Amino acid sequence: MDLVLIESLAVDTVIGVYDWERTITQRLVLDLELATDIRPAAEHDDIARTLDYAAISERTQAFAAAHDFALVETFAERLAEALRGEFGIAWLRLTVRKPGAVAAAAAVGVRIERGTRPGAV
Ligand SMILES: Nc1nc2c(c(=O)[nH]1)N=C([C@H](O)[C@@H](O)CO)CN2
Repeated sequence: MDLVLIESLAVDTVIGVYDWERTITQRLVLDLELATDIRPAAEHDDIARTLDYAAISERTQAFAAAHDFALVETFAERLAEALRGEFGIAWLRLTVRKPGAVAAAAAVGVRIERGTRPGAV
């Protein structure tokens, strides 16, 4: 299985369960692993035959700016659903980190996998 990668993508959004968090924008840091077969794109040297990491990054930042969830779980689930639908992604792994949310931790967050891994039985 081939992967297109987006690592440490910074996005700004309203996120959090506490009252003070509903009035500010905070940064989340995302890692995405997106399953695709890269061979057609490589064979034809054609961006149209692969997952465009620039377009997906831009869409992810726009999604973050447009939403104000309480939980990082909801952010992850809804973003995964949107990206899979819009870009036809068969399988993805998404890590959402919220740096600074727990002072003693470098970051906290969630990791989800959605869809069917190509080649899985
Ligand atoms: N599993 C989760 N735990 C917590 C979340 C969350 O989104 N998922 N959020 C918070 C607060 O918003 C926290 O990030 C504020 O510092 C607490 N726990």
